[in-house]
Amino acid sequence: MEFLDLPPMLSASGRVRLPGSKSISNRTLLLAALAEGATEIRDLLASDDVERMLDALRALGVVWTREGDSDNYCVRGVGGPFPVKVADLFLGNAGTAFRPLTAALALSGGEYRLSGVPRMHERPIGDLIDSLRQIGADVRYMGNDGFPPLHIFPADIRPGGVVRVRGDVSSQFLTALLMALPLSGVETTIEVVGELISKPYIAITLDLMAQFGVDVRRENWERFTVPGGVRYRSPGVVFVEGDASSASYFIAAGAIGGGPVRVEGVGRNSIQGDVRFAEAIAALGARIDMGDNWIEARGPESGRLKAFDLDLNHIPDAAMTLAVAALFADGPCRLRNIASWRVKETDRIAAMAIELRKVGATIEEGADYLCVTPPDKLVPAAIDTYDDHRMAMCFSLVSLGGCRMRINEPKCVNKTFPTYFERFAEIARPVPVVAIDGPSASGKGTVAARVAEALGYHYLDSGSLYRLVALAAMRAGIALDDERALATLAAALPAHFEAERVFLEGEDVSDAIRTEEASVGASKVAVMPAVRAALLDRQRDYRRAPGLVAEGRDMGSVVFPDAGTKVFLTAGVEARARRRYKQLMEKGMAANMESLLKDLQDRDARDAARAVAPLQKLPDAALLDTTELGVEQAVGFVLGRVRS
Ligand SMILES: Nc1ncnc2c1ncn2[C@@H]1O[C@H](COP(=O)(O)OP(=O)(O)OP(=O)(O)O)[C@@H](O)[C@H]1O
Ligand SMILES: Nc1ccn([C@H]2C[C@H](O)[C@@H](COP(=O)(O)O)O2)c(=O)n1
Repeated sequence: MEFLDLPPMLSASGRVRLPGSKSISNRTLLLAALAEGATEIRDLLASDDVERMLDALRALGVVWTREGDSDNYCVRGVGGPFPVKVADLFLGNAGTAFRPLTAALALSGGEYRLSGVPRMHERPIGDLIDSLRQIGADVRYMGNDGFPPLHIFPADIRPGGVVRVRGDVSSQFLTALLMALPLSGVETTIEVVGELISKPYIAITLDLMAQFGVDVRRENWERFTVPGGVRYRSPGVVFVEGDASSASYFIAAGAIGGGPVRVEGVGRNSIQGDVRFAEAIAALGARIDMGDNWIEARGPESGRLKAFDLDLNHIPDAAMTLAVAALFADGPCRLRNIASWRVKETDRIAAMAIELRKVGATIEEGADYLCVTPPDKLVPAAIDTYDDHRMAMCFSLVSLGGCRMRINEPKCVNKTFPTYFERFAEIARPVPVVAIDGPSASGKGTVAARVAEALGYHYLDSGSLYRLVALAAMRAGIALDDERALATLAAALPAHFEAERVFLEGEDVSDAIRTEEASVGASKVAVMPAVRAALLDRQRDYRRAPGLVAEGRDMGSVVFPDAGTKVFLTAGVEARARRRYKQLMEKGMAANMESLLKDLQDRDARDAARAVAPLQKLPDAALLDTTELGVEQAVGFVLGRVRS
């Protein structure tokens, strides 16, 4: 499985230029295709769902061109129903392509097959088909009744009068009918059955249809009359706004991570309902500023978001971002009227509940609501994404709570925002790590502890963990070549640190792990991949705000490869033997120069030669040879690197 590890983040600030709106992109493409004349589309979203629409339009005989590698396209409209009368279309999991194309094709007088990925075949479409059948369309189910794939046949369309459509499952059914009916040329009224959900998405549809010359008469959100004798006409140029749902992640990042984070491409002039996410998060205490084409978010004055109880029916997609923002609230939060989540890319209520529990939240889940009680402390977790782009993007925000996150199958963001994680990395600042690696007795521990003190950072002596495993194994009678048993021991090592003391099962073993026997043992267990793997997350958990200084052999290469400062600290082997001898003498421990020298040489060789995480100077690490240097000089060197 592919995954992406996000480090714990300290804060978020910066600017993000948003990708184009998916809803506007796919609606505009279809309207431009059906219109008379050519339409220049600027800033079209580059994503999987839009690709599916573009591919389908080409297969249906619509000519479009792209300006070089840009996001600007030109669509030559066909001025009515599609000219290609037989086609087999694969539409992936793109609801914004599947539903509107179904309606437009049902009125195009051809024979078409429409299919998608398995999840698309679980997403209901029966209400739309029922409405289309009311005007004579011949649409048949190829699998389960009420669901794609579909087979459309030429039919005797009888438009006019009143068509009824359910509005309480997906507003896309109404959008699909609205956009297709002008093809019939006859005035038709659509009556919505049940309470219409996601009204702002219908507002986008009506706005874009008006741009293409068709003004729909709306009576409340219950009746929509599409005029007769009208045809779509290209407005010439259409500018696609930035995606307001995608903006929600960055607005939330500013609110959780301090900010300011500014998104560019949507603002108070937006036609997208999801801009109202800004209002919702402002109600939680986030400080929001807005211009015509931008929104900026900062954390609340109080430092903590407020608990909320909100009806989120009007912003179903951006509401997912609030479910994750709830982790940072000062009490239990309730997200209401979100039943449509259950028929999206995945059952989002169920998926959210499962994944929020993984990070420590207490969840109550209902048919159309979710209650999130934030945990006292976030728990690092591997988040499953259910082939749902929004799950991946939402959970990246948990890292802003100083908690490392693994996002499984992160490429699902390609559906709407292929560069999401790159943009997120530009605004999120990881908890800084200073990684100091080097051979035994080179002075890493001494230097790292002083650097940590000077910076006010946490300190990790990773070698002590291998020493603890060796000591615990020797005490438990586990052979030092029994990799499985050693890894099991390492995974549940009953050890803890207090100031500079180390405890094993409550006993102070600070000196016991420093004996030459424990040192040799540590060097042997450290060769084993399973032992190293068992200690990996434990080491990463030391990365906490405001920062970490970590020392060992593989801090910069394996444990914290993204460390901002990497130093390889070394000294000649004789100098190191002398230092170790002096150190042991000062502690009143027995030592012999010759055997110390031999031990160091052997351990150097073992550490450097092992297959997993060998001791090595990385190209991105600064080399510091301390053979002729004092401790203060070495500390000064590292601090200089951190501050440079
Ligand atoms: N320039 C120097 N830099 C760091 N330590 C020095 C230096 N000169 C002498 N020392 C001394 O060397 C001794 C060994 O240092 P330390 O225990 O920090 O090494 P280490 O690399 O952490 O060893 P190990 O990996 O075995 O734990 C300490 O007593 C330290 O004071
Ligand atoms: N990141 C690390 C840290 C230590 N080791 C090994 C190397 C040593 O033989 C042993 C004890 O380390 P020390 O206390 O001397 O730093 O543990 C390692 O492989 N990787």
